[in-house]
Formats: sequence, C-alpha cells, structure tokens
Amino acid sequence: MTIEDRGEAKLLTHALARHTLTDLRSVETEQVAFRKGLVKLGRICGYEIIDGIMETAYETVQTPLTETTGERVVGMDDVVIINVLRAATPFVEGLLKAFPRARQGVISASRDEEGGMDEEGAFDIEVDYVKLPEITPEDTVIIADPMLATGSTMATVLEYVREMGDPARLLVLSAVSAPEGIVRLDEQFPDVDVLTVAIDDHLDDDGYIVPGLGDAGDRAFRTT
Ligand SMILES: O=P(O)(O)OC[C@H]1O[C@H](OP(=O)(O)OP(=O)(O)O)[C@H](O)[C@@H]1O
Ligand SMILES: O=c1cc[nH]c(=O)[nH]1
Ligand SMILES: [Mg+2]
Repeated sequence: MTIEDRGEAKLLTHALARHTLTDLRSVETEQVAFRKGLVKLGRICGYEIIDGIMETAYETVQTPLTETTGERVVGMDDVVIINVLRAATPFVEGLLKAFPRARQGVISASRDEEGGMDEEGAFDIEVDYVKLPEITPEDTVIIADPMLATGSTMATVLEYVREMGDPARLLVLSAVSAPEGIVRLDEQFPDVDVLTVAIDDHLDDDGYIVPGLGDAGDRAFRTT
C-alpha cells in the first residue's frame, strides 16, 4: 500500500504519482501535456484508493479448467465522484478509468479572487451550478479537485455534499494541498479523509500554493 498517514491528511506516495506531479509542476509543461498529466494522475489516484482504502472479498470462480478462489473489490458499484468545476474535469476523467461505473456529481464552485482573502485566510466562493446524486450509506464518495489551497472551495462543496446523505466514506482527493487548506477541513469536517499527492509549503499573498503548479484551471483550459 502506498498511502501514508500524515495526521490531518493521507499522502498518496506511489512513485508514478510523484513523477506525474513533477511533470505538472514544471512551467515547461504546456496545455495538452498538462491536461493529460491530470488525467493520468487521476487514474493513478483511483487505483491507489482502491488498493489502500477499499476492501476486497474472496469468492469462488470457475475457470475453464477448475474452480478456484478469486478476489474482488467490494463496493465498486457504490462509488460517487464529484467534479468541482472546472480544474477537476481532467482529473475526474482519469478517476473514472479506475471507477468506470461511478455515479457522478458536478458542482461549479470558484474563488472570488478579486475580493482577495479575508482576515481568516478564506475566499468568498461563487457557486453557479449544483447537480449532485443522492448519497446512500453504502457509498464511497470522492470529491476531486486538483488544488486544495485555503480550503474555502472544498469547505463550501462539502456543505452541499453533506445535504445529499451520509456515505460510508467521504474522501477529498487533491493533487497538491497547502497546510492551510488541510487544517481548515480538519477543523470544519473532522470525519472527512483528505487524500493528496503532495503537501506543499505555504500559500502566497494571493492564495496560491507555493511551490504548487500555478493555476490548474488556467493551465488545463489555456485561459489566464
Ligand atoms: O482551496 P481554495 O483556496 O478554495 O482554492 C482551490 C480552488 O481553486 C481552484 O479553482 P478556481 O477557483 O481557480 O476555479 P477554476 O477551476 O475554474 O480555475 C482549484 O481548482 C480549487 O477549486
Ligand atoms: O495554487 C493554486 C491555488 C488555487 N487554485 C489553483 O489552481 N492553484
Ligand atoms: Mg483557477
């Protein structure tokens, strides 16, 4: 298993995840490679969640030659993936390769960057569109967003997701997290598991993660 417990967050430490994140961090990585990198990272993270978080059960299987014992992942049909528009879109595309039958939710939530951070280090969050499935007690819910910076976006998204039901597991999945965002979620949602490939150093005065990878949405969608 390549998930390491870091207290308020769990690190996905697969070597290929770290390798792919390094490509994403590089300023040399242009739009297409950046988008493909997010898809690849989503797929690796999905496999890591299956390997490190989900359970398996033995079952009897008949091969062409004989009966033997096989093993299956439990709960693959009870997975909900939530796409936080817009930067999560390629990340979710990768996750869906690991969870092809996931039910999906979409929420458009973005930071009011012109307003800046308040004295508590939070942004106002604009929510424009919400379409979330009902959540059942069997579900594993994965809220995907490549960046967890101040945690303002994810805290807002979690309020909406909570209204849809109480799942077996509620996971926040990011590629890069800042300590500030991890602490905010731990204080407000102590029962939520934060999974991330990297915990970076700090936020700059504009709320960007340092060293980070820049603005994930802008790099994936070629906007400024
Ligand atoms: O933890 P926070 O401080 O809230 O920052 C993280 C959010 O910022 C980015 O989205 P952004 O608001 O830039 O929207 P975009 O995906 O449309 O670019 C990112 O994808 C997160 O949703
Ligand atoms: O560093 C950051 C912070 C928020 N959103 C991003 O895309 N990057
Ligand atoms: Mg953005």
